[in-house]
Amino acid sequence: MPKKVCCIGAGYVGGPTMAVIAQKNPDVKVTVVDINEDRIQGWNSEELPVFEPGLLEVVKEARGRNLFFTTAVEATIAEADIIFVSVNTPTKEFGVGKGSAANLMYVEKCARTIARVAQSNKIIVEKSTVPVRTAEFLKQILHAEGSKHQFEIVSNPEFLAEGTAIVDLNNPDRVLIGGDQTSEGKAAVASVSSLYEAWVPKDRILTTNLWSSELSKLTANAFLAQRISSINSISALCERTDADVEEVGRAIGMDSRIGSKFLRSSVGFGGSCFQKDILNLVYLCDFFGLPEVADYWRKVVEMNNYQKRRFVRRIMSAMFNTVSGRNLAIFGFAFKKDTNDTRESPAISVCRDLLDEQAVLRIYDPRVKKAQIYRDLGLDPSIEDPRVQIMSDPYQAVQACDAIAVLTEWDEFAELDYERIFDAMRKPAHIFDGRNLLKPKKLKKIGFSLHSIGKGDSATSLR
Ligand SMILES: NC(=O)C1=CN([C@@H]2O[C@H](COP(=O)(O)OP(=O)(O)OC[C@H]3O[C@@H](n4cnc5c(N)ncnc54)[C@H](O)[C@@H]3O)[C@@H](O)[C@H]2O)C=CC1
Ligand SMILES: O=C(O)[C@H]1O[C@H](OP(=O)(O)OP(=O)(O)OC[C@H]2O[C@@H](n3ccc(=O)[nH]c3=O)[C@H](O)[C@@H]2O)[C@H](O)[C@@H](O)[C@@H]1O
Repeated sequence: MPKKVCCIGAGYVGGPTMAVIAQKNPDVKVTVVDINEDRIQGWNSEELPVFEPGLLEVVKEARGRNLFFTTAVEATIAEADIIFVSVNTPTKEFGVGKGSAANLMYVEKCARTIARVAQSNKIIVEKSTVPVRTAEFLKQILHAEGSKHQFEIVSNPEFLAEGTAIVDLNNPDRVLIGGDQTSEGKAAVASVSSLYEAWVPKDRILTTNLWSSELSKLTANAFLAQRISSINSISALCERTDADVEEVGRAIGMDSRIGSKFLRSSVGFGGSCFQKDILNLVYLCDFFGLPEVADYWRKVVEMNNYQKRRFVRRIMSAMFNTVSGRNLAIFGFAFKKDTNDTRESPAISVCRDLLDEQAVLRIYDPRVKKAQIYRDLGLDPSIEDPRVQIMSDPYQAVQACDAIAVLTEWDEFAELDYERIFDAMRKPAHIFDGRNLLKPKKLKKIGFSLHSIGKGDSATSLR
């Protein structure tokens, strides 16, 4: 069993994943390193940089015992047996592959640092989501640095979802570990596997070759996102025909070949990975000379963009194409509930489009900070913008509003006193439920004009 683990990158994946590995392996010293001092300070405090239900308890149990967070990147790498690379791999914003390829500069930097400071053989684990064949690229980089030590590369993609990270880590559907089919490669895979065997049943630890493992991660995200785009495409047809997308989703989901999960129609999927990983897949298909395959997957992202634009168009048309100067309450800014993460949140593009229409936005999210919302909307957080008011209370947000747009499915939005909200709003009082969270019958009875995703405006079924 390896005694020292280092994880480079204390983000949404590195932090929670290593906290659970440390909790379950008290004999292994796990150190998470990052160049971002604020993040490391956060991980060493009571207010973790990542909001995730149950995470603080896990961190508190292991922190200082066998879990450490530090900016001492090189020293930690030097002493580790296994090094997880869990840095960001965003979409490239320049040069070849701009707008679709993954930017591997952070991963490459890690590899060069490892090769430079290593004083013993290392197992390097790709925890970041990377394009298929990245291990080959890493081997070249490591070799080019001329180290006298051996490096074994293992692919161990992460499948946790934000908001449920601890549940997902505690009880994963599978842990995927890919490695070289040599005896050294197999030993490295076994070593990484031993960390998970502390709590994951062996039959859920799947080992494959390196390339299958790398490609499975992109494929899993592409399939998940494809389901959402598929049901969202049907939601548009439901709105024209008075079919109800929730009823359709339930009907098709009961077919065990289709399955019931990931069929919730919404204002669009967000998060740091679905779009970037599909675009990466699209780039790879083009790169490997498969333009038809690239086009097929590109449509999943295009459908998502269409869904976000369509939501704003529906607001505009219900409000007679004029929201200029009118107050709109925005309920939720995070890309999903139970996270403070706003990366690629559909709320960003919806709010930007509404601002283009000169609406005044009164935004409430229980976990996202004002500065983050301002930055996401391209505003300077130090200058108050009267068009974007960040509220600390949903009842305050709706005062004198013409409409509410529900953009994140926070549980608390379903529990609010909508009679009180109705009284505080201007009439006609619209609600655009981008998550199908609210109860149509009840709201319509109060007097709201309710517009749900994938339901004609007269539909009240299911609840
Ligand atoms: N966010 C998620 O739910 C999931 C993300 N992933 C993948 O995991 C990877 C990481 O994602 P997140 O944790 O969300 O990213 P993140 O942006 O939250 O964290 C990455 C961290 O790496 C640090 N970093 C970058 N270069 C560094 C270097 N050279 N030395 C030390 N630290 C460095 C950054 O400062 C940052 O704190 C990505 O490839 C992502 O696609 C995979 C599964 C789930
Ligand atoms: O690679 C990653 O980053 C991760 O991406 C997703 O996890 P995450 O983005 O955190 O959250 P999801 O629960 O997948 O939700 C993504 C988006 O899809 C939306 N969604 C999800 C499900 C659904 O039925 N409908 C729907 O609109 C969510 O609201 C959210 O905006 C995958 O679920 C994880 O397995 C994967 O590890």
